[in-house]
Amino acid sequence: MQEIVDSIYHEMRARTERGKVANYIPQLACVDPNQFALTVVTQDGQVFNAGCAETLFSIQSISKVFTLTIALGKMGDTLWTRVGREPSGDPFNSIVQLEHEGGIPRNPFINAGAIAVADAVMGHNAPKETLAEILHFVRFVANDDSISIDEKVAQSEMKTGSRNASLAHFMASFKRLDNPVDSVLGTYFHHCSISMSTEQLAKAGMFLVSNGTNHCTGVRVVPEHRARRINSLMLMCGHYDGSGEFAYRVGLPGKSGVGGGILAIAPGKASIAVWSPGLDKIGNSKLGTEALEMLVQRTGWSIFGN
Ligand SMILES: NC(=O)CC[C@H](N)C(=O)O
Repeated sequence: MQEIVDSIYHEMRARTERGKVANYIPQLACVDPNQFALTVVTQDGQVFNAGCAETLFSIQSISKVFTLTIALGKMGDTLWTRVGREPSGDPFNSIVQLEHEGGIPRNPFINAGAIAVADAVMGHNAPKETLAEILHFVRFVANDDSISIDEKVAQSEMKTGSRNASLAHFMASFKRLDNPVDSVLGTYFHHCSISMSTEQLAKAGMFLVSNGTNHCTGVRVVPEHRARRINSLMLMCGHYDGSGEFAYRVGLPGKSGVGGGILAIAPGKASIAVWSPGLDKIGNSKLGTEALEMLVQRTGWSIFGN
């Protein structure tokens, strides 16, 4: 496995076409696009790293996997009265479907859906308490208490977040949010601003590899059926309007973020985190996707076979 991971790293280092870093969040625009990291944690807990696997980056929308897990833990299937579970086929920050569909976002991974999930996680708590809860959960699943929120990124998102504010106000106009728009947005921007390394992120995904139990720690995080369902949502919706392409090329449940990270789950095999800040047109990591495509070709890990 180390050989495979190293060879992918060397191929990726040589690439000159690396995509474009997200520039609509100024703090992300300053990230050096030449960085690359890949971590594979196999089901038995062995860790294989290549590149800057300890460098922290903004996990952005990958955090939506964790907030979804928390929301399902709190309210179970009632969550699905607030948000759907269908791929949207539209960009991650799109507002078009919201009007036709009465303010109920298509799925928990597009921005509108994640804002609805943040509201659900809040219950009647303040953003501060909610963020403490989210951070506690992420630290628990990654088994790492050093994980934290990058306040500079959060402030940067807040200042330039008019589109997300529009989505939240639009949902509020349909009475779909329980909490004040500003509190929900503050919570959303901050959970997107969690910083992690690929090693921390791959470890955090371990509970989705083994039917809800993290084999690194031996702790059950969610019941079996929930892990299966979260994986299916990641497969169908985790890359927005690029989810079909990702399923075709990689064939694993995966969640991307505009920071250039991707968490991919090979059920029963491994949790994989990759980071390369340059994005494709849809907003998914360009080299991250290529690296995962190579990894499944060399391991046969696609859920659809070789
Ligand atoms: N795709 C993403 O990672 C988007 C998350 C980002 N925080 C936003 O709201 O725009």
